[in-house]
Amino acid sequence: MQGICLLGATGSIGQSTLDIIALHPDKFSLVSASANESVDKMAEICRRFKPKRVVVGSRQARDQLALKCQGLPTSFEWGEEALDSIAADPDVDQVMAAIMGFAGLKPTLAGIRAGKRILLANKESLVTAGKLFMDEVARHNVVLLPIDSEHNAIFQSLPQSSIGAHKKDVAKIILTASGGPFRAWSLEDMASVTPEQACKHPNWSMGQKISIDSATLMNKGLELIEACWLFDVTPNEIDVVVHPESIIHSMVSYVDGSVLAQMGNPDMKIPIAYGMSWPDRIDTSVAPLNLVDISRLNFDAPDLMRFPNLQLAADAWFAGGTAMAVLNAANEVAVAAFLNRQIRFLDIARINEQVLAGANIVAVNTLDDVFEADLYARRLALDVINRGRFL
Ligand SMILES: NC(=O)C1=CN([C@@H]2O[C@H](COP(=O)(O)OP(=O)(O)OC[C@H]3O[C@@H](n4cnc5c(N)ncnc54)[C@H](OP(=O)(O)O)[C@@H]3O)[C@@H](O)[C@H]2O)C=CC1
Ligand SMILES: CC(=O)[C@@H](O)[C@H](O)COP(=O)(O)O
Ligand SMILES: [Mn+2]
Repeated sequence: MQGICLLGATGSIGQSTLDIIALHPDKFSLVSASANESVDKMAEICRRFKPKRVVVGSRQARDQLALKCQGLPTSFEWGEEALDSIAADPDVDQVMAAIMGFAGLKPTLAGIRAGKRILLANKESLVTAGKLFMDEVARHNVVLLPIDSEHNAIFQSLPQSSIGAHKKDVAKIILTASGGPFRAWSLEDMASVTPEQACKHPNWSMGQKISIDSATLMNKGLELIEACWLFDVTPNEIDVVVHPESIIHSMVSYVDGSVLAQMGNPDMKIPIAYGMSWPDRIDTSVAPLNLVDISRLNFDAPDLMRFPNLQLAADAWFAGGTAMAVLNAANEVAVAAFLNRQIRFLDIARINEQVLAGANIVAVNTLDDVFEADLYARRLALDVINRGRFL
């Protein structure tokens, strides 16, 4: 029996992870779980899975939750230290890192330092902390399994033990992108899209932030950097290919001309179950792929003119140091502002560009450098937004 700590239990990845736990009660048990403020959803999870410990974002949320869950065998805690503590709990074998955004970095590192198997959905933590994150994984000899569908596909298509290690017979990684809801839209039409339109991903059902990232192609930019850190490559060794059907989740091209791909219906239960059961495979209840029904798979080059975020991510990688943390922070602020209707859709990339161009980029020697860069870039992004400097 594998004990699971589910960070971000009330989110989209959280729900799919709970589905896999419920499908295999003989293999997995929910030891601990976290949410930020979704008290009602978390109360339902507690009633159904009876975890040992639950952490939420505030004292008030903790008190509300405890009241709703009287009589359950769960202890209710709140705050950052408690979050780190559930990831390191001795009853936990695997940590599903599924908090949204940079907030996921600290508890994921706590899980790594406690030697847990890390199931990494939270790409922002690896994008921002990069080498330091991978060094901690190596130092603690931790099994790190990518849950992001593309990286899970690449992992499945690479030779064994490829995390953090370059393989000499690999020619290219081919990272697929759906293109998002505005794949074929003109810049003029994209100028006035609403958050509701931007959150409507053509193939995947996901949280708001990653859905907006998919629509601006920032998600692919973050995934480009994520792949560089995971598989020890640079953006020059990765081709991004637009594949609107999201059936091929990514590919690896080998020096002999062979290309290996991982395919499946677009459902996160597949990579999640793969991570939880690796090196075995288990049932996910996802419908098998029917290629005759699908009939055609399409591929195209990304349009960097309409979707500049992808180029910004590559630029940040080559700039190195705190550039990736700066870009990520700017993007988190800009996406939140778009969701709050303070800025327009195309402003997201403009703000990201302004912040990256205007920020002082320094070397990353310690984690404090990453946290400082994050804070600094958030302030810069807010300043850019408040002064309308991106217009
Ligand atoms: N959804 C998907 O299919 C995929 C997601 N990912 C990645 O997985 C991560 C989660 O995505 P997704 O499930 O879509 O996101 P959701 O927005 O659906 O869920 C986010 C979860 O994180 C919690 N959370 C949000 N902010 C904070 C915070 N500041 N502190 C602590 N907890 C917080 C939320 O709690 P609350 O409900 O209380 O707000 C919720 O449990 C992201 O990094 C995303 O990029 C990667 C690949 C695919
Ligand atoms: C499910 C998943 O992994 C998402 O990151 C998904 O890939 C988003 O799709 P696009 O960013 O390709 O639109
Ligand atoms: Mn992805």
